[in-house]
Amino acid sequence: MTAPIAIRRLNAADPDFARQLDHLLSWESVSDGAVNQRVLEIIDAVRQQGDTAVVEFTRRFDGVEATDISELILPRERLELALTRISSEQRVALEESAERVRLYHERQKQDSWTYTEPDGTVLGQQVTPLDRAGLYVPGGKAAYPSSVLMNAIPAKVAGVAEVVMVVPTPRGEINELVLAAACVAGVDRVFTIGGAQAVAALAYGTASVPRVDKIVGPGNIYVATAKRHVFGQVGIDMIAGPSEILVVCDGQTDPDWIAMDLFSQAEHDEDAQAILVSPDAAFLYRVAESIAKLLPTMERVEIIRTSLANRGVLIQVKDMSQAIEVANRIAPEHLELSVAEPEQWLPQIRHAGAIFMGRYTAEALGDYCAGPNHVLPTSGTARFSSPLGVYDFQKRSSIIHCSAAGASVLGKVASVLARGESLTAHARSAEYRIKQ
Ligand SMILES: NC(=O)c1ccc[n+]([C@@H]2O[C@H](COP(=O)([O-])OP(=O)(O)OC[C@H]3O[C@@H](n4cnc5c(N)ncnc54)[C@H](O)[C@@H]3O)[C@@H](O)[C@H]2O)c1
Ligand SMILES: N[C@H](CO)Cc1c[nH]c[nH+]1
Ligand SMILES: [Zn+2]
Repeated sequence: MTAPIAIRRLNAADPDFARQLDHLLSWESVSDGAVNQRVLEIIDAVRQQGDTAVVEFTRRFDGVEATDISELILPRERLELALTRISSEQRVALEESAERVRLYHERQKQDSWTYTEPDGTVLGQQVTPLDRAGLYVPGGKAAYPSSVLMNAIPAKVAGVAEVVMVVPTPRGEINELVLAAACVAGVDRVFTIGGAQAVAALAYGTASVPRVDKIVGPGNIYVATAKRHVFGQVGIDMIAGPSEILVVCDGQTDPDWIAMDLFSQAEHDEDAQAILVSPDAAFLYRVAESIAKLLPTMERVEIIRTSLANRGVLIQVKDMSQAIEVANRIAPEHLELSVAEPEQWLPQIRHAGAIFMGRYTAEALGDYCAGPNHVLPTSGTARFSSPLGVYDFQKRSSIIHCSAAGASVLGKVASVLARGESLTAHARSAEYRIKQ
């Protein structure tokens, strides 16, 4: 007999609604002093002792019996072997997902551009891929082959020359589907290491782990804290927190579908957040009943229960406009518009990592195979950031090619501004190019 589930209810008409909602949304990502201290110690040890520290932390935190870093390196041939070890059904699904993700991301590729001014001066931007990217694939509580595809494919589409993946293998248990996904996505090298030690190794390099230019991919609090600390030494994509889903429903979708959509993100993590917003009070009750009915049937029942009890909420609003207002305020990672005409509301959505339109578009389809990336901004950061994409693996250099006539015109402007800043060398350098 499993314990009943208590899921919070809020009403947007309540004068205290904003304060209660803010309290529920707050998630202190990397502010834990003890975690911070431990991560700093791990990073320092990896910088000082390189591979030796990486092996030691992998033994300690992942329970892997390795004595040398060579035991934690998987060559490309091992990835190819994994592809032969999975079922043909799994292989077909991986390949189909990879193809859809690739097609979607091809459209994000930015090209170099230039334009020529009347005096012959050429201005533009040269877009180049990163030389080497590091992919963090989480592996502590669950294995994520889909995250391998979502991280590696945009890097390859951008033209990154070398893609290095790290993934922890608790107790040395290798997940063949993860390695097969790495093979399909074109990952070049895999290290079976995780946590802050893997992030530090990628950021600073060791004798065996190559230093990368950017580290991407989600992870737990140790990974997120480490990424924050190494930022500047390397680029990072974002600090991803626990998964989130916000469903806005007009009350006409099957309540079992909505309950399962909420479970789909709650099952990731005890800290994951699942929220339902509806103007239909009776519907919120029906979903609560579905939750109670379906929860005992779930494999990850305890994780879902904890997530829903601590951070889940059913919110009653006055109408659909208010539902959209609440969604914008939350700026969720995933927003499901489970309503009759989602296009009608789309222009009003200002902040969301990904928007799932209509009753048939379960968020889970986006997690695995629709095409868009599943690495998305969390914890309200969709207010200012975007899904992981090809653009995260490309950078831009400005191009300036002055004609003699152009340099003469610009030289006069630069000279005046440089002398205004008392930077005489700048002024004289520009003035040399002025035609007398
Ligand atoms: N946003 C996304 O796209 C996305 C996708 C998949 C997973 N996720 C999230 O990523 C997270 C994955 O977390 P996870 O724990 O399963 O895997 P993880 O790989 O992020 O973390 C495992 C590592 O944490 C380190 N660690 C664990 N306990 C430690 C301790 N006490 N001290 C020092 N280091 C320690 C270990 O080195 C271990 O290798 C979850 O929160 C999940 O929701 C997000
Ligand atoms: N929903 C996760 C991102 O928040 C991604 C994922 C991977 N596997 C299943 N789901
Ligand atoms: Zn998911």
